[in-house]
Amino acid sequence: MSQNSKDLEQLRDQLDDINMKLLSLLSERAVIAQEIGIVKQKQGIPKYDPVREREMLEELVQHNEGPFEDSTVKHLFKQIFKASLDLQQEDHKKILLVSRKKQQENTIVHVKGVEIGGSAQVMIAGPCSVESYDQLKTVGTALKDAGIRVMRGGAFKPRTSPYDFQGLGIEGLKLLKQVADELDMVTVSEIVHPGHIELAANYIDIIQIGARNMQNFELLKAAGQVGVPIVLKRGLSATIEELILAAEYIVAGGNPNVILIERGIRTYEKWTRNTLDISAVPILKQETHLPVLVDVTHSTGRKDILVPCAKAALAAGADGVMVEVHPDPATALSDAQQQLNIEQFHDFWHRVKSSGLFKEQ
Ligand SMILES: O=C(O)C(=O)C[C@]1(C(=O)O)C=C[C@@H](O)C=C1
Repeated sequence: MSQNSKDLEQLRDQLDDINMKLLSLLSERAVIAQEIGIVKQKQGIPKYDPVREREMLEELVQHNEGPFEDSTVKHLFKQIFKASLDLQQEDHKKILLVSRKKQQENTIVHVKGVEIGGSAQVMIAGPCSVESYDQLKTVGTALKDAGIRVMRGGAFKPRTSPYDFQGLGIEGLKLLKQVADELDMVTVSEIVHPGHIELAANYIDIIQIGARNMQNFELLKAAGQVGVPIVLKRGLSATIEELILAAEYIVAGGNPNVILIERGIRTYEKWTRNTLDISAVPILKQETHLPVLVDVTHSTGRKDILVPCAKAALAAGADGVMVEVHPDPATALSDAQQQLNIEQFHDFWHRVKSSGLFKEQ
């Protein structure tokens, strides 16, 4: 072995030693940063502290004797601060009740013999709005005959325009209960006011918190205190993290039965009403233990692509699909354009089932 390569080896050995020392010091530092993170969490202080970071950088630069440039020292330590911050936030994420890290196994919501989030998938169908007993009974009977037990129907309708049909309110919930009792079905309906949550639990089996109310924190807190499952729709412009944190409000409030729904987000695309974010499905399944559904009607706003979108949702791991069905969509008081009539629904349901992607109860 030449003298040169011997030197190289020795020098590399020295670096290996230093690497180990640096690693040990970095790990020691990381543990302290984690402890700081816990203290900050308890005191409600933001994790990121740019002032503290600047002070540390100034001190380091003052003591820098080279050969690294000040800018290089700053850059290296900024990376360390960033990694520490990530660790603090990661620790916080770990303690989310809805997180997969907190609970490995899937949450399965049981309602009147229907399982949501279990080994089978669920189809939820029904009109956008509850309009009359006859309308509900007609749809309910068709769904029941098709083997579907979960029916949706809006009674409180948060509409963009104050002049649009606002729903039948409590009267609509009563109609849902009447038809559900007659047909032995499970009902889903949206509630928009925290004061209505408890009352709604007397009439419907699953309370929906709609996209426009996903971050209505008082509503989420009220939903946490009721013994009825909640389906929580992703907000129009909500990130996946915001949806997860909204669900956390409900679970932290004491209600573990939360179902998430991807219903499309607002983008620049105009050929669909919203953009179906199919990637949200596997991400939500990975990050949380909650059931995840896809509302194909609201995400697309068009009837001609419901089958491929439902298939995509199921293939991506969704626990079910939600779709709007009305006996006579042309006369519907809301969403007339996008609801399927019963014949179209049968065709949709047949094509989804025969794709082999839908695992039945
Ligand atoms: O000193 C703190 O407050 C910390 O949270 C520790 C620490 C660091 O790693 O030094 C991490 C993140 C903050 O932005 C500032 C500093």
